[in-house]
Amino acid sequence: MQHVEHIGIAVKSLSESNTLFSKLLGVSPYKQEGVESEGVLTSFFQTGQTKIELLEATNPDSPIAKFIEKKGEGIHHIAFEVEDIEAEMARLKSEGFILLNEVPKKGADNKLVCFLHPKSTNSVLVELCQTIK
Ligand SMILES: CC[C@@H](C(=O)O)C(=O)SCCNC(=O)CCNC(=O)[C@H](O)C(C)(C)COP(=O)(O)OP(=O)(O)OC[C@H]1O[C@@H](n2cnc3c(N)ncnc32)[C@H](O)[C@@H]1OP(=O)(O)O
Ligand SMILES: [Co+2]
Repeated sequence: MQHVEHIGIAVKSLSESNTLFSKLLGVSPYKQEGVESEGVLTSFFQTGQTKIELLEATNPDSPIAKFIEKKGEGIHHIAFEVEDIEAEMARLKSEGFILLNEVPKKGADNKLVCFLHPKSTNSVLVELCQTIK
């Protein structure tokens, strides 16, 4: 695994949180993107090598809607950049981690992604992401 690529934060209102995080970080989001398959609308802030990904649910079945209902707004996942996502998925599976998708899927911001179940990672939802070249 390489660096922390982004930290995902579940928010109720993307527009309100965009304003808050723009003040906090001193930069504006560089992009906003919907990912229909995940039921989310995202915005991204660059902070050094790492990004902050704000996530608003776009439907009640979205993982973000369920998370906010149970735990409220806050840190939802940590994403690590990987060079070869399929090799990393195979390595982690062989180490006993539970993959939430067996095939890499298209994420936001030009990435292929895979999630690990929080019950296998000390209750932290982990995302692997590989830049699509
Ligand atoms: C924009 C695309 C992409 C990117 O490119 O960056 C994204 O980041 S998309 C982000 C949203 N997508 C996902 O989160 C996909 C992966 N998540 C899932 O598959 C599910 O959310 C889940 C983790 C399997 C949980 O789903 P489910 O079992 O249906 O929900 P429950 O509410 O019943 O939770 C079960 C259990 O898991 C705990 N949980 C849920 N979410 C998290 C979390 N983010 N961090 C830590 N723990 C989490 C939840 O509290 C339950 O625990 P117990 O109560 O102890 O059973
Ligand atoms: Co993410």
